[in-house]
Amino acid sequence: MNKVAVVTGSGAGLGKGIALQLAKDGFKIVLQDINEDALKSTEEEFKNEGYEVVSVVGDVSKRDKHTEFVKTAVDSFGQLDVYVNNAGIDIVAPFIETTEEQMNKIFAINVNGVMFGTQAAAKQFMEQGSKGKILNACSIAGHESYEMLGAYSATKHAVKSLTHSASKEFAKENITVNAYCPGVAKTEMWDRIDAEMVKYNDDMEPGDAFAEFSGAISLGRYQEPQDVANLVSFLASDKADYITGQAIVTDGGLVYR
Ligand SMILES: NC(=O)c1ccc[n+]([C@@H]2O[C@H](COP(=O)([O-])OP(=O)(O)OC[C@H]3O[C@@H](n4cnc5c(N)ncnc54)[C@H](O)[C@@H]3O)[C@@H](O)[C@H]2O)c1
Ligand SMILES: CC(=O)[C@H](C)O
Repeated sequence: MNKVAVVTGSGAGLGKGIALQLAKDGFKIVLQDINEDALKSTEEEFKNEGYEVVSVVGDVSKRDKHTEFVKTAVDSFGQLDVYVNNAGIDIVAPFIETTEEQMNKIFAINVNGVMFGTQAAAKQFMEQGSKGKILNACSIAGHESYEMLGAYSATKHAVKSLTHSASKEFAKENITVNAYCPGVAKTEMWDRIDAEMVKYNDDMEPGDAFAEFSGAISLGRYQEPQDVANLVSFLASDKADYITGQAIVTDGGLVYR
């Protein structure tokens, strides 16, 4: 296979797992992250495994950066086939205390980042005259809205909406746009969410918030990055050619939609 994928926020966490699975599937990979140290060490790991990979540092909330990420793919590997808007951040705060700064920051990264990544990828697919796949990180919080995660949940609902609109506009170009909606995965994001939720609740010990959320999963275990990567791998493949505009939940049975 000679296909090329960009995965944003792939220095660590779910993005790294997704990039690794796509590399195993045969994609040439552009790793992307704001954290240069994590990015470089992940790039090295991939190269040691023999995967064809390059990396590019940047902030997904900046529109021009996505043009650069796409250009990196084209300059390095000749084309773009799949663009995964994975990077995202969390904010844990009571609704009444959530600040203007927090709202602007989380919307800039989680929502504007997806908008700009989708625009840059779609432009490239149209220039190539090829089909293309755009995959956006949504969440169970894009289907259900959580206490203490009001701002975050709103961003993930917005990602679902952007996925729907983009899929309708780009269908005639043979560009599909879908979202993957993870449940509760033990990445650094959940380490932070747990620590913050515990801070706001005197009755909670570290680990309690994560235990409470993951304890409700029907399949009886929390999510691994590989569980998310398996869904993204399918959505990035030709087998998903007839699927567009969907926000598909992978959560072990937690939010039933
Ligand atoms: N962990 C979960 O349980 C969970 C559940 C549902 C959805 N998600 C979503 O999946 C995605 C990945 O989550 P994760 O758990 O791996 O998070 P994480 O915080 O563990 O990792 C996110 C990665 O994105 C990078 N990043 C952050 N801001 C960035 C920016 N502005 N530009 C570029 N890179 C940036 C970070 O440096 C980090 O490497 C996010 O969009 C998140 O909202 C996660
Ligand atoms: C972090 C996330 O999206 C869910 C709530 O686990």
